[in-house]
Amino acid sequence: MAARGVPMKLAFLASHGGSAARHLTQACRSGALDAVPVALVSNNSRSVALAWARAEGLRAAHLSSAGYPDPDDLDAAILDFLCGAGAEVLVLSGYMRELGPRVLGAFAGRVLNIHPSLLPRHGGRGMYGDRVHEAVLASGDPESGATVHLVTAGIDEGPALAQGRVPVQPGDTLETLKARVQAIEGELMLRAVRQLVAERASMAPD
Ligand SMILES: Nc1nc2c(c(=O)[nH]1)N[C@@H](CN(C=O)c1ccc(C(=O)N[C@@H](CCC(=O)O)C(=O)O)cc1)CN2
Ligand SMILES: NCC(=O)N[C@@H]1O[C@H](COP(=O)([O-])[O-])[C@@H](O)[C@H]1O
Repeated sequence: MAARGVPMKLAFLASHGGSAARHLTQACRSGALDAVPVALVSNNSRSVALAWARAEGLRAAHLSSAGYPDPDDLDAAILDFLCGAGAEVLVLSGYMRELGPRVLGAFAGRVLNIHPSLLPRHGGRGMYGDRVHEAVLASGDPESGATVHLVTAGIDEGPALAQGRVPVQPGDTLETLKARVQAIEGELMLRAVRQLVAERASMAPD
C-alpha cells in the first residue's frame, strides 16, 4: 500500500544494456522522478545491465533457465527476489524472456515494457531488438517509434501507456533507425513511470 511521501520502489529486468533502467535511475538520483531503484534481474550473466546494477548498489541477480530449467521455478525465483527487494513497480528494460504468471499476478498493472515500434505494428513473440527495426524497414512504413505498455500474459498485448514517433528517412539503415528510436525510449519510459507514481500518490492515505 502506498504511503504518502515514501518514494515508489522500482525494479528492473534486463537482458543486455538496460538503457531505460539507467535513464530512470539517473532521473531518480537527480530528483526528476519520485522513485528509488532497488533491484535488477538479468537472464544474462554477462549483461552490461547486471554489472551496472551492481556498481549502482542495487540488489542484482542473474536468474535464468540455466539455473532454473523449469519455467515455473524461474518464475517463482524471480518473484521471490523482487519481493525480497521490496519492489512495487517492474520495468522491463530490454528483457528478452516471457514473464511468468506468478510475477504477472503479483505485480498486475505494475509491470511496464518498452518496445521499439508503434505497437500493435511489429510486435509479438519473436519480435525484439534488431528484428523489429528490420521489419519496419521492410514494411515501408513512413514512421516508427517506441511504445511503453503494461505487461500482460500475451507478448506485447498489454494497453499502451505512452508512444513516441520518429520518421523513417530515405536511406535509413538498421543502425540509423535503431539509434533514432532508442534516442526517445528513456524519456518515454520516464513519462510512463511518472503516470504510475501519480496514480500511487492519489491512492495514498492522507
Ligand atoms: N508475459 C510477458 N512477458 C514479456 C512481455 C509481455 O508482454 N508479456 N514483453 C516482452 C517483450 N519483449 C521485449 O521487451 C520480448 C518479446 C519476445 C521475445 C522473444 O521472442 N524472445 C525469444 C528469445 C530471445 C533471445 O533469447 O534473445 C524467446 O523467448 O524465444 C523477447 C522479448 C518481454 N516479456
Ligand atoms: N521487444 C522488446 C525489445 O525489443 N526491446 C528493445 O530492446 C532494446 C534494449 O536495448 P538496451 O538493452 O540497450 O536497453 C531497446 O531498444 C528496447 O526497445
